[in-house]
Amino acid sequence: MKKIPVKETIGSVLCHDITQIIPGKIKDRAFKKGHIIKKEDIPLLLSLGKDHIYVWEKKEGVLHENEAAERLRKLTAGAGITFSEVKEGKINFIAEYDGLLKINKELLYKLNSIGEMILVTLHNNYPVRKGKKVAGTRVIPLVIEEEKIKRAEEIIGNEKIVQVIPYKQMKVGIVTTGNEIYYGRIKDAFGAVIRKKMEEYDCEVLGQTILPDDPDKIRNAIESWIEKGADMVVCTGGMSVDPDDVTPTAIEKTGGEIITYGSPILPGAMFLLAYKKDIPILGLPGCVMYAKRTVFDLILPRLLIKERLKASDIAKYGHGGFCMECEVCRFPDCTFGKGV
Ligand SMILES: Nc1nc2c(c(=O)[nH]1)N[C@H]1C(S)=C(S)[C@@H](COP(=O)(O)OP(=O)(O)OC[C@H]3O[C@@H](n4cnc5c(N)ncnc54)[C@H](O)[C@@H]3O)O[C@H]1N2
Ligand code: MOO
Repeated sequence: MKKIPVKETIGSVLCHDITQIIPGKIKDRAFKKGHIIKKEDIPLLLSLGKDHIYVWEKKEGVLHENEAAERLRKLTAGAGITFSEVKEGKINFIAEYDGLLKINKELLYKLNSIGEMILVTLHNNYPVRKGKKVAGTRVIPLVIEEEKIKRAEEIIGNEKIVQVIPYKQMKVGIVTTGNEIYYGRIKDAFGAVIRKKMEEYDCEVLGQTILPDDPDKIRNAIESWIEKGADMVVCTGGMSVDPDDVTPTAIEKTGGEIITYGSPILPGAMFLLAYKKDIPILGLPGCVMYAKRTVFDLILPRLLIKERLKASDIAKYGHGGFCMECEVCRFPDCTFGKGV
């Protein structure tokens, strides 16, 4: 690459794109990398403030920004990602389908510590829709030593940093508990909320059992949904500390492995997660019925990609697990649950 006065560039090959910006009107590429400069281009180049131009001299061991960006794309993007065209050393990563965004945060940090190249992402565990821009990579200088890209390739190896995992369309059984609902003192309001949230993910609700606060009946109902083919059982009510709150006891009685009772998420403190073999059994606290977004919205997409959650996965939610309760909810485009 060498710098020459614009008037002497006729016939030379541009080594980078040149952008024209007219505030409020245009931000676009006026000249493309690789363009051979013609006499009639000179006035526009001068009007864009280019008195001198870098023209391309290909050198061994040095990569143009676009070539380097392509290498980074191949290195870091995993399943479920499509791409924008490479432009000015930059490529956007776009979700190919609805799914859960997974970011390898450790490798992301290592890559960005090398210098002269960046990969920037949305948060790990972001539920994304098809077409959502999820990340961007860019090479900072116009040309970069190939050695730096090779270093990135060594560090990352065959791991990927950004991927979108598709949801499994699960069958769900609901067990709603509470004497007040069972005996018709009040009308059930929980079932409709769960159905709506399951619909967001194209899951099928097999049915809903409404029961009094009786641990044996609740346990039987959970087991019965599993026998009928449920991939997940969702229990509502009786999750707190009153004498009539027996749902956690009932879930324990199924012999399932209790991962957590309690979560550092507000709303959602009284949440319970257990697994019977690989079938998640959830105990949802009352807040899921009335709050716009809760623990359920954070955990459900992870269960729908068949992630086996551990107590430590839940414990990490403390950082960022505090809902701002905005008047107009924009979840998932907010900070709720993004600290993990
Ligand atoms: N001493 C403490 N009390 C409570 C705590 C606590 O930590 N210490 N946590 C609070 C939190 S946080 C929540 S959330 C609730 C959890 O409530 P439960 O899941 O046990 O819900 P219930 O007690 O069964 O009911 C609460 C409320 O909601 C009505 N309800 C329940 N299910 C339905 C339904 N299917 N349809 C309509 N309405 C329903 C119920 O009648 C009650 O009014 O605990 C706090 N307490
Ligand atoms: O579990 Mo409560 O739901 O924190 O609101």
